[in-house]
Amino acid sequence: MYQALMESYDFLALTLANPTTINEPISFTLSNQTQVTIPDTGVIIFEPENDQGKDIVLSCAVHGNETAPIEICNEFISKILKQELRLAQRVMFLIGNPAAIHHGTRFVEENLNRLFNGEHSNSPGLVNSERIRAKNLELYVDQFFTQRNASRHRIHYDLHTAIRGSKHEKFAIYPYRSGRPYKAEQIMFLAAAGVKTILLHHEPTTTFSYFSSENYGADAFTVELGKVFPMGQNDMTRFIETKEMLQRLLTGKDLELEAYDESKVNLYQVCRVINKNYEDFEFTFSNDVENFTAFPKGYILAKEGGQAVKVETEQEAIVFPNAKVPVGQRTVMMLTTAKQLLLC
Ligand SMILES: O=C(O)CCC(=O)N[C@@H](CCC(=O)O)C(=O)O
Ligand SMILES: [Zn+2]
Repeated sequence: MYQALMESYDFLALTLANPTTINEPISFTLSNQTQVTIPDTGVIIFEPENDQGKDIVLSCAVHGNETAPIEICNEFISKILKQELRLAQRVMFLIGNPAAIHHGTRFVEENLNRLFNGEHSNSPGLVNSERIRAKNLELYVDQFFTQRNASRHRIHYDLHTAIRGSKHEKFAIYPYRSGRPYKAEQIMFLAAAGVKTILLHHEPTTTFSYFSSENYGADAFTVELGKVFPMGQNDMTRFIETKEMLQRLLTGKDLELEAYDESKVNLYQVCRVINKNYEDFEFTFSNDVENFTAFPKGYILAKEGGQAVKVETEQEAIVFPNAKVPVGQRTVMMLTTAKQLLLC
């Protein structure tokens, strides 16, 4: 397996050839003294001999059909293995759901990004590949962050693409902070990476980014990099800024961030999440209505169980509308404009 990787430099191919497990963990050192560890399928850790104090997790394919982030991560992994890119920080890449990549679907049995923060174990007796993977991914994140001092700067960018088109092509979800201030430097980093729209979540969730933020104090975000396309059909020129900023982060190059300026970003507050209560839930708007489309108070967004689901405040914008989710899960996130932020 080591030989195959160092001949092809293609970690994604290796992962897809072993979608559920690998025979045994792999560990080796590159000639530039970077330690490489592969403890499980889709998990690769790079530790340079000397680092500048950041522990960075970059995850992709938590949804198997969201391919652009997979291509971006695989390209970074390949460059590190070829020693074309010299790391200045510890980094762990996670290819979240290899089986779902094979299927070309968001998930195989259950949405992996609804199973973190312990949710994988909240239904005793219910076992499936996503529940096992969520538990294991939590373990790898825990080991990666806690192997070193808690005072180090912990970062987790969970990279996704969205099902429908968006008025703001790239955006990030800032997980619920429970009174902790938002980080101005992180918002400006994302803006420099082309992610100029930030959604502030209003409550704890079972997403991967919330897990890292809440349990390890990581600067963690779900980052949406555009619309979903099949593997190989992504226009990679749309990710130049994102890749440049991630590369600077990994290599310790000056980030050259601008001072915080609210006019440079679009800030939205998640005001509520509308869950599905009945099987017959359906939206009143079509599939080509973009994320961030706003609707006025009283507008009927959806119908279910003979009832209308209406916009409650003066104006609310939609993001991630999806009626094809199991009963009990989120069908859409509703947004208002964010008020003055508590920043640090
Ligand atoms: O486009 C869509 O409908 C879904 C895109 C996606 O996978 N979004 C994440 C957001 C996670 C978060 O709220 O932090 C998800 O739904 O898991
Ligand atoms: Zn996703």
